[in-house]
Amino acid sequence: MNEHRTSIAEALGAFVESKSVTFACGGTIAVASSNDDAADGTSSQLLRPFALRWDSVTEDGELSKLSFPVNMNDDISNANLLKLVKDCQPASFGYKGADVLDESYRKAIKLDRSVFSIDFCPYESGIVDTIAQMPAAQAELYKLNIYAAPSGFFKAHVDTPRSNTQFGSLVVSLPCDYQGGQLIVRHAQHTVSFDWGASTANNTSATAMNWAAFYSDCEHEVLGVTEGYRVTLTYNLYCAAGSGDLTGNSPAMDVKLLPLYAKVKEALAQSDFLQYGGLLGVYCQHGYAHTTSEGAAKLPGILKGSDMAIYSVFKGLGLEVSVKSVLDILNNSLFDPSDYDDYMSGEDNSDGDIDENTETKLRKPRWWDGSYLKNIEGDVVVAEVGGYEESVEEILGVSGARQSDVLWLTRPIHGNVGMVHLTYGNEAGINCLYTHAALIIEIPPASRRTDSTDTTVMA
Ligand SMILES: O=C(O)CCC(=O)C(=O)O
Ligand SMILES: [Fe+2]
Repeated sequence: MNEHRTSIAEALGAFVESKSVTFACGGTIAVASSNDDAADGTSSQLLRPFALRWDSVTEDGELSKLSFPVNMNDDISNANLLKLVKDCQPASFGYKGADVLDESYRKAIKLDRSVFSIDFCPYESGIVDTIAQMPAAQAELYKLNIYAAPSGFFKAHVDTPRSNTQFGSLVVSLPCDYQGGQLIVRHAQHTVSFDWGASTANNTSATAMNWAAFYSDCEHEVLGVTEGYRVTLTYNLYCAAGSGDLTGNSPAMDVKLLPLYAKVKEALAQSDFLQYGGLLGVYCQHGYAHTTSEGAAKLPGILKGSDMAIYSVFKGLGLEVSVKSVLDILNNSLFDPSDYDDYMSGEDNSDGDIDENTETKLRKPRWWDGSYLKNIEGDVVVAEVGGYEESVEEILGVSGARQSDVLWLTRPIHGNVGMVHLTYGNEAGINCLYTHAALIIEIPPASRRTDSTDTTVMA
């Protein structure tokens, strides 16, 4: 086997198996301006404008209110923004268990959640549903922060976890024009930059809600704001008990920002990576009811967490991805693993009637010797309990089973199996075939790989 091909696949596999696939994610949701037609909430594309209200310390008893998006050309809007800035206090950070104020480390101002309210809700806008595809998530408002030009920033740090169930942080940047202030998130040797105010082409800071979420163990920093006010809400993300099947339809998520996107793109650009094309396989991390026809019909829509992220990244790069059921031969009592090599080479001498023409073409998967790839989109065969007797080969034959040469990036996750029940052999018993759900990606030959389709499709 070509060594380079193996090393790229191994690196990609290690990346997929690590949490790095989704150590950070983010997106952009455009917000209607207050004189926009869409401001009445009739457009599903735009978020309606919203307002921040706070206890003013500078003007006793006066109602303090700032509407978003902030219109820098409007005198009232500008005056309200400056009033907000005046009412904020210097933002501290945690250091060795104490709250520390040190402008050489963090230059920002803040409002505690007890003194403001805002009619923006990260649930309503779909952000929490998107994050919930990582683990099930609950977002709790923490602070409002302002990083102001010329020098608002926050040096590299890791957020202090506020409970055992906190798994990450969510930062939402409210629509208010600014430049600089990139949020840089790092995990292992990987870095993602959320650059919402930087270049003109990319400048959504004034008109959109930009957000980023990342795991608690990610180091992150806010680079210096060079112009304007970067107003953010921070939320703590907690694990929540089962949020159930998600639609998988997350318009707020930008797959290009997922760290895996760049890794896969890099691999595809190497002409000696699957030079002649082939199939990549990734075992799903989560369990699905993929062996029942109702369950299978919902895939890939209900993929969860990193499975959905991996699916979306490959789809986003214009590749064909499908969810397949992989028969776990080594864990199935119906197969004697010692027969496996013979079986695969077409020299099977057992009683089953194996179609030699098909089977001799079959080859072993690379990293794991027990897979039998079966199409899940067709019916998964569930033999009648107590019904007629069939051999495994007959049953698999009916479903168009085939063993393909798959380059597996990961190994199956122990326990994440679905079952196909069937009757087998001469006994009137019920046996189970264990299967794993896996993502199978068709990689075209290097000569037909275009740069990238640059779409941001989600399932
Ligand atoms: O505003 C941001 O982008 C991140 C702020 C931050 O890191 C924090 O508040 O801990
Ligand atoms: Fe932070």
